[in-house]
Amino acid sequence: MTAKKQNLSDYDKNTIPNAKDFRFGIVVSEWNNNITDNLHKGALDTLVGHGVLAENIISWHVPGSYELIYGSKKMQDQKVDAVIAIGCVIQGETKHFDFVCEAVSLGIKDLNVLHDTPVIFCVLTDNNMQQSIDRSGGKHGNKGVEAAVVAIKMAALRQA
Ligand SMILES: Nc1c(NC[C@H](O)[C@H](O)[C@H](O)CO)[nH]c(=O)[nH]c1=O
Ligand SMILES: CC(=O)[C@@H](O)COP(=O)(O)O
Repeated sequence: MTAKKQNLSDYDKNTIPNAKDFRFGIVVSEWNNNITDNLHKGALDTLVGHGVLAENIISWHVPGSYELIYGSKKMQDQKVDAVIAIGCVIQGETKHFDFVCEAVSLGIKDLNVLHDTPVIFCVLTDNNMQQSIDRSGGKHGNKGVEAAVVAIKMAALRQA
């Protein structure tokens, strides 16, 4: 029997630090914006729900997930406590999917190594649009919610 899939929007709200004094940057890819807009909303609603002031959330859009790397690097100049990188990469006919996904995951990993601001990997890497729908507010929850929770926790850890 396969393990029950963890819903991306499920978490213990009692384990989340108060985030009212934190500033967050969110960089959102415009590719598959029917998906990334929902991820963005999930992240925004979760941050505000945990006390983050709307004026302390900076959102930028970039053309595609590959540009999340540069956008997240530049966002760090805004003196934020954490950055959330939001994208949706869907397999096409060619190997381009593989190169984009690897580049973005390694690029964001590099930002976490080279700089002192956590960058949260909120990038769907799916086989088809239905999988992305299911993970951006569908039956498997919203990865933007998960990413916002991670961002709050990592911002708190950064201050420890
Ligand atoms: N096919 C997808 C892309 N491709 C575009 C790249 O991210 C990048 O913008 C381009 O290669 C220019 O540098 N991006 C996504 O976010 N999602 C896709 O499915
Ligand atoms: C991830 C991509 O860049 C991909 O969706 C582009 O589609 P294709 O591989 O058919 O060119």
